[in-house]
Amino acid sequence: MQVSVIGGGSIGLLFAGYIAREFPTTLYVRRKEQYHAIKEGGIHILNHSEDFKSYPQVKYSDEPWIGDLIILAVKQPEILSLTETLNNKVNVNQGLMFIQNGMGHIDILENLQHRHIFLGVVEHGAKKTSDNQVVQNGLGNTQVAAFRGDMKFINDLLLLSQFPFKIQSDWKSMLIEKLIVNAVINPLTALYRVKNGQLIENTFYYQVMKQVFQETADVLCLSNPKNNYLPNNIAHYWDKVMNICKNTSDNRSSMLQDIEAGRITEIEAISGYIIKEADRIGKGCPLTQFLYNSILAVQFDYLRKEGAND
Ligand SMILES: NC(=O)C1=CN([C@@H]2O[C@H](COP(=O)(O)OP(=O)(O)OC[C@H]3O[C@@H](n4cnc5c(N)ncnc54)[C@H](OP(=O)(O)O)[C@@H]3O)[C@@H](O)[C@H]2O)C=CC1
Ligand SMILES: CC(C)(CO)C(=O)C(=O)O
Repeated sequence: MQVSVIGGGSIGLLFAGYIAREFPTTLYVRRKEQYHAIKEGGIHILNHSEDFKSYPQVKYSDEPWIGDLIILAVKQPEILSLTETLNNKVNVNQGLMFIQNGMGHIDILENLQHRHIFLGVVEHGAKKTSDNQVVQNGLGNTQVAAFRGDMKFINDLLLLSQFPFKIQSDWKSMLIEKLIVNAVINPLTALYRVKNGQLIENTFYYQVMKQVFQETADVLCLSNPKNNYLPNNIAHYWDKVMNICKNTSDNRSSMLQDIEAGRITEIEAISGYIIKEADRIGKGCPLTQFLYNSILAVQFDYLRKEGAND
């Protein structure tokens, strides 16, 4: 299997670095400095038990996207502008995999012509520390489900024992399970500027975390047997939040990394989705609304400063 990864951020470097150890892999980047850093030094991955270099091919993202499977590792706001590029640039028989947090990318999938589209949920914690180095702060799995097409298409990925992919049968349940994790962990860590594990270690953060979880679970009607999510059991989702928080305790969430780097966050695809869902069913969600406005306020300040400096 030949794999291409689009975007050399924290997750793109992690995926390209691991997959290139087993399969021919190409990483597509858009900056000259990053292109040269990877071409000359490969990708350096560090975690608690390993420290290795990996050498995928590197290309500029305006070159043709080759490979059996294209993994889109850009952020959700960029995904929205990629529909046309994907339809023009990627053959309908090449597979696509989207690994974004939240639900913001789902709407564009119906407009794609590709026969094999997969959704991934990344449970690793990763932080890019230079253009060709990434620190893996949490070891997890990548859950993957078919949005359209045949799961057999990505069978080879299941052979990656050091970087596990786990097959799920229902993409919506899978994304909802991750959505609740991100709706709780990401805005809280970004606002308090703490690592994921601190939400559990500090009893006051823990209380807040539990309240945000309860509100989110209520909006998503997670305990309602009439919805199609599996399983309809609140404790299952709380355990999931706790486990990911523990497994990635040393990680700064992707939203905290965005806030610290002055980038647009994925708040719209995460808390924004919960707010829209609450509106749709006529429920309030004041805590999520507070977190949403707070993250937008911080983001607004640095984007305005950046605009003034241009
Ligand atoms: N980090 C984490 O721990 C986790 C992240 N995720 C999800 O993974 C996704 C990626 O997150 P993350 O890796 O942290 O994000 P980053 O911001 O670290 O990386 C995004 C990368 O995309 C690149 N990019 C943007 N547009 C293009 C383009 N047109 N062509 C080529 N490259 C492009 C950026 O390049 P440039 O550097 O040049 O700006 C950047 O390197 C997100 O949707 C997030 O929700 C999920 C779980 C954990
Ligand atoms: C898994 C987790 C919570 C890791 O930090 C994540 O999805 C993120 O940071 O966006």
